[in-house]
Amino acid sequence: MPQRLDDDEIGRRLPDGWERNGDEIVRIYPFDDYLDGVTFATRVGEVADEEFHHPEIRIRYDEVEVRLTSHEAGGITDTDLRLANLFDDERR
Ligand SMILES: C[C@H](O)[C@H](O)[C@H]1CNC2=NC(N)=NC(=O)C2=N1
Repeated sequence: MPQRLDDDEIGRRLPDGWERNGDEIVRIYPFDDYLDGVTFATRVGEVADEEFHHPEIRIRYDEVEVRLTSHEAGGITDTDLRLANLFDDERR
C-alpha cells in the first residue's frame, strides 16, 4: 500500500488546478451545462472503479467537485496524485 506523502512532496507534485485541504486534494471543475457535469462525474467514477480508488464527487448545477484521499493510508499518497491526473485527462 502506498505511503503517505510529506508536505513538500505533495506541494511539489500537486497537479495544476488542484488544492490541498488537510488530508485531501480537491479540484472544482466548472460546467456550463449540468448534464455535461453529470457525464464527467460518470467518467471520473469509471476511472476510479478501474483503479479501485474512489473519490468523493459532488455534482452541483454549474460545477463538479472532486475530493481525493487515501483512507487506508490516512492521508495523501501517490495514488491520489495519479488519479488526479487521470481525472484531468477526462476533462480535456
Ligand atoms: C477496503 C478499501 O475500501 C479498498 O481497499 C479501497 C477502495 N477504494 C479506496 N478509495 C480511497 N479513496 N481510499 C482507499 O483507501 C480505498 N481503499
